[in-house]
Amino acid sequence: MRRPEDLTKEPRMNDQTYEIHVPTGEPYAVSIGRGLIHRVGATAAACVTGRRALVVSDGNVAPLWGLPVRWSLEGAGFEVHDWTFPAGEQSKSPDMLMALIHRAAELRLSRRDLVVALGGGVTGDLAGLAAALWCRGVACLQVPTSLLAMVDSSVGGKTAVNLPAGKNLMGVFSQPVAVVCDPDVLETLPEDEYANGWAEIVKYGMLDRGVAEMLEDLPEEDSSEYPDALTALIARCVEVKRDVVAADEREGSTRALLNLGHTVGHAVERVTGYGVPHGRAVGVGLAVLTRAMVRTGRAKPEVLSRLLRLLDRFGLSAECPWGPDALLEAARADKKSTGGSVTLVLPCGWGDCRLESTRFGDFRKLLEIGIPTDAPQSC
Ligand SMILES: NC(=O)c1ccc[n+]([C@@H]2O[C@H](COP(=O)([O-])OP(=O)(O)OC[C@H]3O[C@@H](n4cnc5c(N)ncnc54)[C@H](O)[C@@H]3O)[C@@H](O)[C@H]2O)c1
Ligand SMILES: O=C(O)C(=O)C[C@@H](O)[C@H](O)[C@H](O)COP(=O)(O)O
Ligand SMILES: [Zn+2]
Repeated sequence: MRRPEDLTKEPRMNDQTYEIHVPTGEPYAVSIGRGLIHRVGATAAACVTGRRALVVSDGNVAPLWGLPVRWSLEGAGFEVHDWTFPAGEQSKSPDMLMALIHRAAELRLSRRDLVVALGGGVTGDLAGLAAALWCRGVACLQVPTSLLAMVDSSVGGKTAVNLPAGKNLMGVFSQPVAVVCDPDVLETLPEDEYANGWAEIVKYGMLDRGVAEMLEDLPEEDSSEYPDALTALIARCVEVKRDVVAADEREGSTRALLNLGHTVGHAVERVTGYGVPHGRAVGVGLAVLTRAMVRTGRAKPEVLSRLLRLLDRFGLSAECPWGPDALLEAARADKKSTGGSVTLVLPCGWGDCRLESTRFGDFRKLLEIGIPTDAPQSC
């Protein structure tokens, strides 16, 4: 593994850069390419008229990637300030949100200035929400540093913090002004964290067969051995998300497909006090629901075996040691629960997932059927 100091000294540009246009109400571009971390300043300068930037990152990412981003912003004429918070899901809280808002107030950040979210999904969701609230909205540039944030959370404009009542309950839709994604930054991502990103990529594979095929075609080696294929895969996931978000920006209907695996996943996060991280929990959610679909005859056995192969390959567990009652109780807090029903995303096949409003009683039955008992990895 190359050290982050080496990466800061040696900008490595590559021809394989993807520019993906997201045609939301306020459109923006997602740039994906190796070496782009050194271009954050140029992108920022093109997005805002002010020249002050508040870089938000957690205590792991700031010492690794704060400097190259600062230098790039300063090179583009920005006065750079930063704000660092303790890493982890527990920081996606109203208290941390207020602490960040106070930092913006202390700096008197203006509406012409910029918030830069440099980090994983926690940073993106927290900084995105603070930027949307401060002065009724300042620009937010997303610079994702985890695989999960690159393929999913940095794009689409969902921002939120968690409440004791449930996950992501306080938030707004607010699109970033741009997303700059440099896969070389993953060189410092701890091995264990990749699985969270792979889980969301498997989700995109179930929604889009092209993603599934790219995932299966990846070489067996460590992902650092195939940076260009990984960059292409990130770009493909972003295109799939772009298409879903463009069709239904504020989740009136079909955007809920991106919640595949999430009703159970969020419940798993909740019952474990966020001890199981988001991506891994989504992996469990995918397995539980797909198993239930196969066991009720609504999907072919191959749909599950293909999923289990991928989960296993990318270090994700298909086991669910939590019972239906606990998960059902936690799922009642889900935003997609209304009255006695919850809207589920049902994986009928790869590339064939459907939204279905499901009574809690029927959801409980699906959980009973889908949670493995004696033979966790089998149909
Ligand atoms: N807004 C959305 O559309 C959306 C989509 C998916 C997930 N999410 C949210 O994203 C969060 C999960 O994101 P996550 O998995 O990135 O978690 P995270 O932000 O906590 O990052 C995971 C860990 O990796 C570290 N890290 C990140 N990049 C690094 C790097 N390059 N080098 C070294 N360490 C690095 C972080 O410090 C942290 O410890 C959840 O809160 C989830 O709800 C939001
Ligand atoms: O962007 C979306 O829409 C998603 O659903 C992406 C999910 O991966 C993500 O975890 C999202 O935050 C879940 O949204 P929520 O509305 O269920 O909180
Ligand atoms: Zn997710």
